[in-house]
Amino acid sequence: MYILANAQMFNNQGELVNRHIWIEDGIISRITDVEVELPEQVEIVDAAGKFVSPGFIDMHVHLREPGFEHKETIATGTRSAAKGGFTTIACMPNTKPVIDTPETVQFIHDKTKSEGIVKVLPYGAITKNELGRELTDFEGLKEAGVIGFTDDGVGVQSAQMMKDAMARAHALDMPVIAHCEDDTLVKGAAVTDGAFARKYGLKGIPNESEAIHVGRDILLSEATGVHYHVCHVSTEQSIRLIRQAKQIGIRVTAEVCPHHLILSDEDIPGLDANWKMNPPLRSPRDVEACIEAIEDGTIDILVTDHAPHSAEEKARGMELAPFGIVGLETAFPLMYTKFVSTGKWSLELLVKRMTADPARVFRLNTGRLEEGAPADIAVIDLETEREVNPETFASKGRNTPFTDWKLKGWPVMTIVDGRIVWSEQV
Ligand SMILES: NC(=O)N[C@@H](CC(=O)O)C(=O)O
Ligand SMILES: [Zn+2]
Ligand SMILES: [Zn+2]
Repeated sequence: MYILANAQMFNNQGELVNRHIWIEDGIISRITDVEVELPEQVEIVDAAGKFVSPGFIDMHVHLREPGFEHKETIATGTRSAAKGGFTTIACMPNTKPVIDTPETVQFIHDKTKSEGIVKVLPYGAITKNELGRELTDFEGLKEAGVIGFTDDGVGVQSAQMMKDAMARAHALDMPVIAHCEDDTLVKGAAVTDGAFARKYGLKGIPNESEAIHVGRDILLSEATGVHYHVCHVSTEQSIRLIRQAKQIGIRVTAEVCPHHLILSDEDIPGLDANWKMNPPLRSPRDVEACIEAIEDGTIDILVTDHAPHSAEEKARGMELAPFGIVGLETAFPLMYTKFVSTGKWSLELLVKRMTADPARVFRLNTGRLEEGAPADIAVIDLETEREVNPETFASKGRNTPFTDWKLKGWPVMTIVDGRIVWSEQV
């Protein structure tokens, strides 16, 4: 048992208050006023001057294990998460083998137990090997402990396949999580159809390639009743469809990444693959629509889509390099610096979209600082400004467009089930 003392935290009324947080057997056992004198025997971890948040939750992470250990492992990916203040992450099944059998789910659980330092929730694939041909064993995967079904990395091209998947997921009371991309509209493009593509004479991925799937899947969700969650939303058209679907009571939720809220294709400095991800950076208009959507709750949660690749792979150039950027270690500082310290958002809104909202959407028993809740906690220094230096990342991935950005809001300590799994000093 110990006390995280003098924590600046939000109470249930949304006010920033100073409290002592008592942690016992992995649980927040008491939250007391700082006026109350501390007992002498008990260990004190002083959080004075720091903001204390529920540990962040990232529902979209690529841990790359099994099969792509040169990009990331459960050991390095969970350390990267802890360094970013994340205490729970959900991992995508586009590994080798794909997470499409109970055995591979068990492998993730075992590895997390032996080498991981934060909570890892695996998704199972919708189709075998993510090939879009045959559904996986949803019952078996659920039994093994997946939290939902997704073929992230590729879109499910067949509407019938998606409808069957949704019907089966619904029968099991499980969500379907979709990477929305129509392959007949994107073939071979690396960037969005827009200013950057025109300047460099590149083919472009049009907004419709995402929004067509969003529209289709909303209709299929309405028909089947399933909880449908849209991955990494990037276009104003998708947002329009999601907003309308929510208004008429269809069970749709959605996520957005920091890079789609902060960067547009006009910011891409040149043919540098650290600016290449899927979906691609869109127009400033799309960025504005994404910002508005997460402000008004049309988009429910913030995720990183942490997608590490090796330097060698990223050096192949804009057209040949794989899609994806890392995100776990910069997400909160980026969002805090760009949206909260500028006065555009309240700190409460940002924290909610990274904690209570993902917990609500995916029914997780975490994401809140309350007596009786698991002690999953992030301690944050909101004052110190530091530059992003990929060489210091715990992730194996260095692929970020945010190198040298000056940011505030760096995590200094991360606690999972009461255990201090990472702190700046160690
Ligand atoms: N987002 C990406 O650019 N890449 C992801 C795949 C995905 O999330 O669709 C990856 O696995 O590398
Ligand atoms: Zn995806
Ligand atoms: Zn992804």
